[in-house]
Amino acid sequence: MDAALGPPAAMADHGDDLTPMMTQYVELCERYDDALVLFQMGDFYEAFCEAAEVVSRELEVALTQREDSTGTYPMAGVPIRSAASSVETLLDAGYRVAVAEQVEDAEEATGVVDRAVTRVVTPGTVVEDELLAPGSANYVACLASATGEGEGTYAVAVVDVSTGEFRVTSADSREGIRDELDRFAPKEAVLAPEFDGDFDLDCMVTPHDPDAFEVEAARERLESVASRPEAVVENDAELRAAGALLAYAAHTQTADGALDHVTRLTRDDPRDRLELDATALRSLGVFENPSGSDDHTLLDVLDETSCALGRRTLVRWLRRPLRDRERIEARLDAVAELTHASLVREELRDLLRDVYDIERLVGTVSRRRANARDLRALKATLDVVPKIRETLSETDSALLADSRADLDGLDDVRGLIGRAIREEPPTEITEGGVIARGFDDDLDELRTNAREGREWVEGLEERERERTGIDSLSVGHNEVHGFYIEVTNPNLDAVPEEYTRRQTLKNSERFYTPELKRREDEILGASERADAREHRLFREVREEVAGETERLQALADTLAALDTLATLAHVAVENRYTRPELDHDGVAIRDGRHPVVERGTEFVPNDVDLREERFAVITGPNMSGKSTYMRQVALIQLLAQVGSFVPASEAKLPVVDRIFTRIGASDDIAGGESTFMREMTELTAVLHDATRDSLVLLDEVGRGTSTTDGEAIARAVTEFIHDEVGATTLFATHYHDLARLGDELDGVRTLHFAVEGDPDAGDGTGSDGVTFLHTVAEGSASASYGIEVARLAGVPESVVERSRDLVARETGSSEPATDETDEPGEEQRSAGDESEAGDEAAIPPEAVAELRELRVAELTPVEALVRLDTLKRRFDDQDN
Ligand SMILES: Nc1ncnc2c1ncn2[C@@H]1O[C@H](COP(=O)(O)OP(=O)(O)OP(=O)(O)O)[C@@H](O)[C@H]1O
Repeated sequence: MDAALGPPAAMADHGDDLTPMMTQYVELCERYDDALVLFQMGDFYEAFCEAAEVVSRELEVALTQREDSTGTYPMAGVPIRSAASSVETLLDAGYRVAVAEQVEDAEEATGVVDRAVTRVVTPGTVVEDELLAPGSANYVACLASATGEGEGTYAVAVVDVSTGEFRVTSADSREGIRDELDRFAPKEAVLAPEFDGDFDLDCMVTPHDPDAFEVEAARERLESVASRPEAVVENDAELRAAGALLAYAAHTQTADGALDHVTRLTRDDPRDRLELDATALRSLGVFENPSGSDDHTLLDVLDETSCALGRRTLVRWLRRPLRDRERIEARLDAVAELTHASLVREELRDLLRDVYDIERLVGTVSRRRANARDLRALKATLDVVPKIRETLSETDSALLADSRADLDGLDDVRGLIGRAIREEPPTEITEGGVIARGFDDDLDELRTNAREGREWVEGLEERERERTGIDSLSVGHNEVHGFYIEVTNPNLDAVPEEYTRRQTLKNSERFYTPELKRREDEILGASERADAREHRLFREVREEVAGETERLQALADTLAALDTLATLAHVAVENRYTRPELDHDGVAIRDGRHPVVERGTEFVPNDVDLREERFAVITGPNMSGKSTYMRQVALIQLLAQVGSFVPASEAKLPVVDRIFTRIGASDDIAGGESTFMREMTELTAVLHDATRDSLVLLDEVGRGTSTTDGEAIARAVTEFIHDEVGATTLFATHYHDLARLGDELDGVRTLHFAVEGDPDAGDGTGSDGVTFLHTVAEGSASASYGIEVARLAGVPESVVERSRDLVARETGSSEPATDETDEPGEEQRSAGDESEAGDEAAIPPEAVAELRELRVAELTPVEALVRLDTLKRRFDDQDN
């Protein structure tokens, strides 16, 4: 265990001899032994011993010492006002942080001030706005399995403590639940004891009290969100995961009412949605592109949301596209209506820009951390609601009409905040200036008294000058002595009797009068009481708002859905998307485009028709557009099931149950057994789980092994999917033999990517005739395009010719490298025509030897390219 966590040995050794304050520290370290304890001392958070070393190192603050009767301890601290960024740094460094605050007024305390941990900040339970990304959910997840008869069932629950979103779902295998978990991309995960930490996760893994996973304890815990937890969850695994997670959330949020906004547990039924595992999400570039960044992604293209609520919902919809056609059509109807009603759409989007993140605001209110500005922000959002309702008044589609009917503007709450809170209040809620005039008579009276008192004092100087005849008499105020009347020394004779001396200065004396004193006390008392009363009134208002949490959450849901629908409509109009038809048995897309690649390129649209033949083998040279084509089919299908329009001029689609992708291995040229093993494991999952209703994308399956094996595997996979599974499948391959399957199997068609021009026209000057058209066409591509690509990449002409020669020898034939199909009877090119091979003398002898030994048939295309590249380097080196 990290020595910075738990009670420091150096202190614990002193047992009862420790000072009371250090005893408190050690006890808190003991209780929160998985977190680094930050211990409030006045205006600082301090850490001691090993924890101090961590704080000093990570936060770059001085390591000092604290000395007491028992010894000298290393100490390091950070000012409370910069705590948020310090906590963030510690979280980034992999620590959880327990914030121990003084929970008693230092002046009122007898003995040592009482301290308690008010928050345990962990990556998955952060609630501070500064530490949260605005439009993204921040989940902590919990994994558990079923006990007893449900064995073999696994569940994952997630909660976003900042918004109160709380979900649970299950799967019937470890892999399945792993996929679920990856889909949520949690920042932190709590594992049930039975996993014994053996899930290899990307996020922080937190051990948690095994008792919380007991079925009974979990059920009791869930009663705060569901009166009969069993009615919401499907099995014990879900009960344990959700219950233990709520217990963990409570462990981190110790303030009263801190979880009041976690009001409901939503169960996601896996059968309700289109399944997309993490591999599919990644290879399709939904949330992150292959290089791991979040630009050039589908989300990036779609995210034209107006508010954070909408963005989070858009992400949720993309993560969980629907399978229920009625629900999809309902979304599509709404999007369609908004694409036509451009005024309504733009007005709606405009209004939604004024909507604050009320989901998080509700969380802040229920943690009793909301200040007056937060409440005003809430009111600003509520002010927009009637306008949104008005904007939607003419809409017909069911979702929009229902949203309009559901929109509860919480007029009571809005009225209350409007009456109670000033328009531009300060952030501090204890120092007055928060409650509006007219809201509370007592407060107004106190304020009037204070004001009158101040006015009386303001007029005092004038009155006293007149009364005493001392023109230089002045009235002032200072922190120490309060109000005073100042008279310069030459005028002291004229000072009236009732003046009492308060202070003597070099050239003057300061006095007060009984009336001035009385007024002063009155002003002070009234202001203090007014501030205190304001604070109390504010808390009452906040309490009242907190009581409306569920209505506010319902409003947030409706606004979020409206924003997402308006966004999808906006994106559809901007990018010329069309409404997909989802009542078909197979996929037929006209002029389909890749929503991300089409940005910033002259994109060539392509058709796809997989109705008669549901399996397409796609050939074509590298870089011709095979992967893009396959991905665009999957993305169009995904978008359709999200309820979005799609980039095509027409899309007739089925509703699919799952999208499988095995793409992208081309970036991984490491080869070797482990890659091949992984490829085969993934393939097993596809063959095992795919159904007739699935969409399967396979890219160069089998390439991790020798050509013979690879080709055999690819063929067997094709036959299996074709004969047994019947899934709609796109299979990109370099194995030309596979293309022949199109003739052998009824349900397989062969497509290829065309290349324009005659590669033989290349004269080595760089003006080769080959251009990628990115157009898909019937039939298979010529096998020698790989070599043409090598030529385009700059491999010397002589090597290119030699490669062509070798291919011809290996295959026993030589094909012209044109984009014609492999029709029999094509003119054969004479093999080994050395006269075109250029200056053979320029080839280093060892390269010739290497070429002669090359067993082309046993190389994968990428390996062949790598070998060509090595050869090219030899030439370059020789030339230099
Ligand atoms: N329809 C298209 N219109 C315009 N550009 C396209 C199109 N399809 C693909 N491209 C561009 O061509 C490049 C290569 O595409 P892609 O990666 O799909 O080829 P590939 O045949 O799968 O190649 P490899 O076999 O090497 O994986 C991409 O960078 C893309 O920008």
